[in-house]
Amino acid sequence: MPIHSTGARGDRRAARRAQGRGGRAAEADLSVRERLGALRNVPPLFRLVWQTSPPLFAAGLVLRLVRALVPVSMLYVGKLIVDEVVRVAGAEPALGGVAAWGGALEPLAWLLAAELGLAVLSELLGRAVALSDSLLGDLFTNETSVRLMRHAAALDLAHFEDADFYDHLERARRQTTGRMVLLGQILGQVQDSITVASLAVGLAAYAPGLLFLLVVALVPAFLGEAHFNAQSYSLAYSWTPERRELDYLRYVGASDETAKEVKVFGLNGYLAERYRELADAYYLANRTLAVRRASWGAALSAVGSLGYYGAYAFIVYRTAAGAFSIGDLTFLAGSFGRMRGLLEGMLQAFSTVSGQALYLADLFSFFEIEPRVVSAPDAPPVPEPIREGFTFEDVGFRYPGSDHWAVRHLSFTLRAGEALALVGENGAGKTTLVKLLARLYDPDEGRILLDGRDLREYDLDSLRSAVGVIFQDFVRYHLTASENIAVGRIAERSDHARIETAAERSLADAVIESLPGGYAQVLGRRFSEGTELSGGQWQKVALGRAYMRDAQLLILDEPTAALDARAEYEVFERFKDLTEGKTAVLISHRFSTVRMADRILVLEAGEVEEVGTHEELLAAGGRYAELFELQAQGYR
Ligand SMILES: Nc1ncnc2c1ncn2[C@@H]1O[C@H](COP(=O)(O)OP(=O)(O)OP(=O)(O)O)[C@@H](O)[C@H]1O
Repeated sequence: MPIHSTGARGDRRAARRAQGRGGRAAEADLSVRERLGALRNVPPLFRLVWQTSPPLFAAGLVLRLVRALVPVSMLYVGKLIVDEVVRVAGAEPALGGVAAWGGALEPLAWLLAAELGLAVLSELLGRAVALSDSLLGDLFTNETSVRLMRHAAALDLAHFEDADFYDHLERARRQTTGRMVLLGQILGQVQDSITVASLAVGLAAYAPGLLFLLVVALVPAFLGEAHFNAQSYSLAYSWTPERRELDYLRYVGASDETAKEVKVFGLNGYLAERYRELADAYYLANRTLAVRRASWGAALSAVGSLGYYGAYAFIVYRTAAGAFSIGDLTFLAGSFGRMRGLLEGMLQAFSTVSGQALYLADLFSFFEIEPRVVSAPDAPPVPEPIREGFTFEDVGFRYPGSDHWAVRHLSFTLRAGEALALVGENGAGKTTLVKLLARLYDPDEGRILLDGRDLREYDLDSLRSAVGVIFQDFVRYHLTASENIAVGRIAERSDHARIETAAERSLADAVIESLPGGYAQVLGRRFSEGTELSGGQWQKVALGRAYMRDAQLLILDEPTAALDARAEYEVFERFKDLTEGKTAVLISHRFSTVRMADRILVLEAGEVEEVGTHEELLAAGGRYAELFELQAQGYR
């Protein structure tokens, strides 16, 4: 049964787009001046491409310049050929006989050879330009993608939790490919304008007024193109969220990570239908614009043709009246024909370029997004060893865009060298507290001190290096087992002894040794040589990252949730080792884990409710005692 959601969701989407048109898309509904203003994005593009490969860029430019002069040369040689043919055909062959006749043909042979030479040269230059463009295009795509990844990585976690940011990232990502087409068009423009100038010099000598006529006749087509380019941009812009949703649906519908659940819940039909519904709506919006564009384009270019044929008729009549030679007629007709094609192409390309330059703004403005969580200039490194620990002073934090405090009025000290467990119900704020400790976010209220100094005053890289967090939703890298542990401290990825020791401590060694490829075994199912692990096996591997990291502050968010009872017991046998001389934070819902900690902090709705040792909290008979009792009952 098809599942349609044209009801509430469809309405919401329509409302969003309408709002988009009134708001964001209105930004995209630009005046000609603003559109031309977008051309300021072109020089930075040139700079980027030049930086990608100066030799290839220069080669493309020089080849185009040479190629630009070929058409006028060919037309001129063509005119000489016709004039020569007319002259030779009109000459009396009688006196000199065959030899003289042959001699008379010699200049013609040279001219023909020159024409052929030019044709071959043009072809060769064309291919060389295409080759240098395509090589440069590939390099440019690689280079920009790497830059995009680097920049995205430097941004705040908050950015990644914001849908508008994803829309922006998506638009920027789409700009990493295909921008060379734009560059090719711009360089093609340069080439064409040189050709046009060279033809114009020739034509101006014969009929300057006609040149003017040609240019004027093409203006309506140009304006039409410019208008529709802006409309296309508006459309693409206002549909970014839906296009992202399409990509997402395609991913959910066919990916190794979702296949299992999609199958057992029979979601395929639902996902495909939802995809189709959205894709059809986008198609329809695009089609309407494409049809309008094609109809207007046809009408407006007819005006251009009118101008051209007016000029052509004029030349034909002037030749018939004896003002031009037959050779002149060939040259002029050829030049006008060529000129018309070139001008039309140039005007269109110009409007495409200015249209494309709008898209470029998406790429450049993405690079302009600045992270907010940054190091102060000349920030000192984190002390080593940490002496006092971390002190939360009335810390409050709201996730961006949320008016609900995830944590508030948090005041406590995480003492250097202690293992502190965080306990609390779902949504109590445990993970948020950890994110603040690792400076993935900065508090909105209060401050966090490290050895008496605000965390924000320390060098960020040094802080991140001093902190190791294994999140509950740790990443299952579809890389080798060895790399999966090495990500804990990627700079040490070649230190196999360190990786093996880490694996041994987290109990991942037995898992890895049983794999066909051992440490070199690719994990996960995404690649053909990959092997999938069980949830607990993955967790052991992820835990290996904590040992690999060997950080001053170690944070484990639900480190044993997926482990069986024996593995959990063994992990905690070694836990003391792991945290020896270190500060540790442990989040867990299992009280067998929690009681390993030196102290326990109980969070409730983002605030500290109780702090103490296991025994103290049990004796206090508060929430901890209640939760502990609830869990203990389950085992009786
Ligand atoms: N990225 C986010 N954006 C907005 N709100 C969030 C985000 N992450 C968490 N929250 C909200 O912040 C509050 C605290 O969440 P947090 O993840 O810290 O809870 P937790 O104690 O770790 O829960 P759990 O035991 O379920 O892991 C919750 O109300 C949650 O809805």
